[in-house]
Amino acid sequence: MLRSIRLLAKGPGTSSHNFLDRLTLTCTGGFGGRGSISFEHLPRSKRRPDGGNGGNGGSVLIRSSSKVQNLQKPTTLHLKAGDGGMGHGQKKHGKTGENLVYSVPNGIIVKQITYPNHVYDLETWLNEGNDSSSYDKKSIKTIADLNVDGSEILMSKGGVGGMGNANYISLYGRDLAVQSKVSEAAVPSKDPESWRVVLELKSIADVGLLGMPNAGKSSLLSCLSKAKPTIDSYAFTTLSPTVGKVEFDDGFELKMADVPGIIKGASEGRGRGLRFLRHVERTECLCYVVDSSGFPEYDLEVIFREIEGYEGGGLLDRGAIVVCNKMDLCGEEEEREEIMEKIGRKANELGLYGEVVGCSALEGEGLEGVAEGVRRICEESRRQ
Ligand SMILES: Nc1nc2c(ncn2[C@@H]2O[C@H](COP(=O)(O)OP(=O)(O)OP(=O)(O)O)[C@@H](O)[C@H]2O)c(=O)[nH]1
Repeated sequence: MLRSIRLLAKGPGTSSHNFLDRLTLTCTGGFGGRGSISFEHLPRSKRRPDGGNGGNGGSVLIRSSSKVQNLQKPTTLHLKAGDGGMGHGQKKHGKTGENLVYSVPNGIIVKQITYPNHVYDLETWLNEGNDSSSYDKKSIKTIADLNVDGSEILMSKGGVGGMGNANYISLYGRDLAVQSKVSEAAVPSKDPESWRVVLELKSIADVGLLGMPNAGKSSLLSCLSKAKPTIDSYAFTTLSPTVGKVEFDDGFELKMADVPGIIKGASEGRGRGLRFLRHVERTECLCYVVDSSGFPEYDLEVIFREIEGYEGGGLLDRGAIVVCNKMDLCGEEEEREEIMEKIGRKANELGLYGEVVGCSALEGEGLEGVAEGVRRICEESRRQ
């Protein structure tokens, strides 16, 4: 039995301006410290070099955590780890620079920009609403998918500290070591790495709600939860994806993602485009929500065709369920059944062989059927 739906990450109600699901950053490791050129305070004939090594620079790491709900813009878009300290006489080594760990929510894809001169082109490309995966493949490569809590990637390694002259004794023998007052070896031997990276959030959810604007997707997700996302009678109320947690009495849980409404031509960038569909790419079940009081068969076909065209049909490999919402506006029992049958026929014609369930998110009717339906699909997918 369905217990409740809890909102995990909230998108609706925030404007698309402050919802962040993509971020471009520069990550630079810290510089290594200089090694020390120093000699023991003894008479010339006895003294030996005693300069300590410079410390290595810290590294920049990107780590995913379930405690982080949304991608946060850091105070600076250039993340720089700490520099290593200088070496000193008496064989004192410089301190190692501090690592900088940037925490991100689970589900972040890390892409490295390999051709730095293309960066500005790429940024213009992204700002125009395009997806980085459709950008020149040679210039950007996916290097990590941080989808497990605590997974991390070493993004930019720190530089290596210079060698102190105490090392020269073993390298050159004491006599030569004493003579070398200034040496190149004291200079840090390796520069820190610096990379431009694109972080893209691909939400982690089991079920994705898809539908035309105003079909009632947000209502469906919110009517059983205490959270109150923005729901209104105008199209495109949802500006950014939302993930809610559906909990059942026996402890079973599902994460459900609501993405902004899709319209005909979305794959050509109309409406809010298909950019947000990457948030349902990890799902096991797609839930097509249609407004039964409008033109549900037409709507279903439009959504299906747009999904079919997304990433070469990659979203069609999972279970699906069709939810006929707004049943309260569809007259008596007999008329409702007729509508459901028509939608069922349409779904079959399109090759959507999953269940068709009716509900009214507004009146709270049939929601259990929706939850149980998506649960069956997810359980089946996990058994395979
Ligand atoms: N009568 C009726 N109205 C509903 C039902 N579900 C949602 N609505 C109304 O339909 C309108 C749109 O609902 P939303 O939940 O915002 O729809 P959406 O699909 O999330 O819309 P977008 O954010 O534009 O994608 C709101 O005015 C809701 O109150 C329902 O079952 N019956």
